[in-house]
Amino acid sequence: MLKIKQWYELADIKDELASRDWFMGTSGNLAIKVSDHPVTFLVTASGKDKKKRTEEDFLLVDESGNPALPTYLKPSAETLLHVKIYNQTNAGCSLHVHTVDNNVISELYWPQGEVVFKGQEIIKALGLWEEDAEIRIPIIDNVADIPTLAEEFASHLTKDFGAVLIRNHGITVWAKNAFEAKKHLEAYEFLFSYQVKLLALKSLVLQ
Ligand SMILES: CSCCC(=O)C(=O)COP(=O)(O)O
Ligand SMILES: [Zn+2]
Repeated sequence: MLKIKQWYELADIKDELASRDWFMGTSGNLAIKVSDHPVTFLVTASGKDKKKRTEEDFLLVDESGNPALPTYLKPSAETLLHVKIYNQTNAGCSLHVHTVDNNVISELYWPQGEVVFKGQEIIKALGLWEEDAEIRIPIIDNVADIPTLAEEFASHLTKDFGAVLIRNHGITVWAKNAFEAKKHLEAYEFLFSYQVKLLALKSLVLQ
């Protein structure tokens, strides 16, 4: 397809997340909105090595997640989650990555159905500047049926930015544009990494 500015924006984010090794085993998918009426967005092609930059990394899909232009590329297997985001919020970009830290946190806090962070300076990167600001990230079950997963995911799309952890799978973050979505993803991963290290060190000290 003819490359548009959103293509380059998403490709740059993909390269940056790849440099952090956040696309292990071809996992992860990324999307960026291209138009509102009708909704169209670029999404990563399924099953690709997302560490490589190629001419076939993304395809344009419609509001149902079907290719909007003739292509042999298959949209991400998790396109339906991005479909829900662009149909239910005003987000402009959505990012999904699997990391060891987000998987560990999702498993540890699964019984509570959410993980809550408070008293961390990095929370300001999520746009919360109050001293006692807290951030709650819901955790949903990793059901194999994507339409069912997408329905559960969609019940947490109450704001134009946010994040949902999928148990032992990964995180999906959405925000108004690519810059904000990447910033939020980095802040969440910082919090997860901090918490994993803190709990591990505490368990050593308390032994
Ligand atoms: C190998 S990871 C399993 C599928 C997945 O969870 C994922 O994020 C990548 O799937 P895609 O179809 O977007 O490549
Ligand atoms: Zn995934």
